[in-house]
Amino acid sequence: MASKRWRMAIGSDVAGLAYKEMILADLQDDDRVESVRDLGVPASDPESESYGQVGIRLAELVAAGEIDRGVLICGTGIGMAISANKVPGVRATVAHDSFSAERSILSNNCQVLALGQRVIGPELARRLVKEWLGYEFDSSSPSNEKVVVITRYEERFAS
Ligand SMILES: O=C(CO)[C@H](O)COP(=O)(O)O
Repeated sequence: MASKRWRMAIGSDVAGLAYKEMILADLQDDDRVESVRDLGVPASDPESESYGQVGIRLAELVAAGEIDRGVLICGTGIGMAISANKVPGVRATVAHDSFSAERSILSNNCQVLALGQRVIGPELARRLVKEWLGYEFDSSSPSNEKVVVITRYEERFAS
């Protein structure tokens, strides 16, 4: 299990707002979390932004090294994952089962977990985030060279 304390952020669109509030509270209570930023959408104005705006904002914090990991929630998680993956250096995935959540770290070194509030129940969503925080990528593992293939490709387009 990981010993690191994570600097985190969480965000949602209107379709993921209820889970965002619930998981934010979990993260604030989790000893493994050093800090957690709420990137919206706000409950007071839930239609203010769509998933693309929130997902890209969170991913830019990851790319800038300001946070280690992020959780994004929309109806399916798909729009959030697509948005976050547009930011160079960021690896985001939807994972709605334990094994995929584990492998998203141990195989893929994903910094961002996307969940769908319209797809899975609240207790599974909470459990997946808790489990996901317990894994840490091993850069000496055989998976590293596979992730590096993606990083090298991205670097060809870096300005
Ligand atoms: O799930 C979503 C995007 O992947 C979003 O919460 C809803 O999108 P919509 O179906 O286009 O409203």
